[in-house]
Amino acid sequence: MIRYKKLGYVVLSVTDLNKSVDFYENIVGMEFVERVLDAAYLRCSGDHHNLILEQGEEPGLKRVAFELEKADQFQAVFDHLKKQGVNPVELSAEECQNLAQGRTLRFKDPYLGVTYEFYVQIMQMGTPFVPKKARITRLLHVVYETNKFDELFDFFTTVLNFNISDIQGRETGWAWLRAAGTPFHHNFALTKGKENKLNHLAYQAQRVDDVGIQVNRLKDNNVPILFGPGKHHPSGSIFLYFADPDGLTIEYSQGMEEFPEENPREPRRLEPTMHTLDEWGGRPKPGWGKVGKLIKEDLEKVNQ
Ligand SMILES: CC(C)c1ccc(C(=O)O)c(O)c1O
Ligand SMILES: [Fe+2]
Repeated sequence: MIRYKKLGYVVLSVTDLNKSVDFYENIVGMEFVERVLDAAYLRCSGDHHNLILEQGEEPGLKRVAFELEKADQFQAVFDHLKKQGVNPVELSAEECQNLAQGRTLRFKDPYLGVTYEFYVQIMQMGTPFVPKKARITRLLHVVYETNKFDELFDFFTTVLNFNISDIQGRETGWAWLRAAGTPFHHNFALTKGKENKLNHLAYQAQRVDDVGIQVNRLKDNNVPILFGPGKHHPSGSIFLYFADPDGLTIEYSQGMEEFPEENPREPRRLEPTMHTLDEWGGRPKPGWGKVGKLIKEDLEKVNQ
């Protein structure tokens, strides 16, 4: 069974790379690491990168990457995915080196065609990540809106070994999932919708103060606040959503429930009301979760 260390990084396509680098450094609070051609690498931990921004035609999500729990698990995970029929491709040593990662594989989910990457041994930087004014401590979760909710739910829970933390509703579906071996309430969530798209990405804020500080920083910099501050019932976190320069929705989340490895609580079936999403009674603005194409990468081009 696949076991994970963490949600490691995502690759976003952005329409103005310089503007987005400035935003993710100075508004989100990440550290710029390096720029290679049309891609910029940023981090919010000791890892070489936790975000890659690529210059593109339209804003969206290109890849979601998880670090496996142990390096010696890599081959067994590769074989498992192959057996499950998802056709993993292992990156060449040169490509792994370019990414500052150890062995790395990619595959697409069979329903939306999004690329996932599983890797081991990402380079640890020589200097610690030093958070900026409002402190973020990690990339926390990725959320999709999808009309393939049931299929993706099954794929993640059976083939990829994600645990269910909570489920909301039936017709209006929400599912919050955590990769086996990781403690946080969710590093991946799904909502039923008409379209298939990115809903949002979330970063963990260290303290409640950091959420409050961020409210003022967003106002001072004319960044649209899309929802919050508020309190999510499922994970118990304090949240704040705002728009990046392309309109992609970014969340600050503080105080999320953590599950123990032994005897975790059962998943709950939560009431499908707005109160479940925000205990403080807030409502999202119309731009919330609206921008973010799921961009299909060509895995044939890998290693060429
Ligand atoms: C409203 C959204 C999708 C939502 C709901 C609940 C949580 C949580 O419990 O942490 C989230 O992170 C969300 O983004
Ligand atoms: Fe979230």
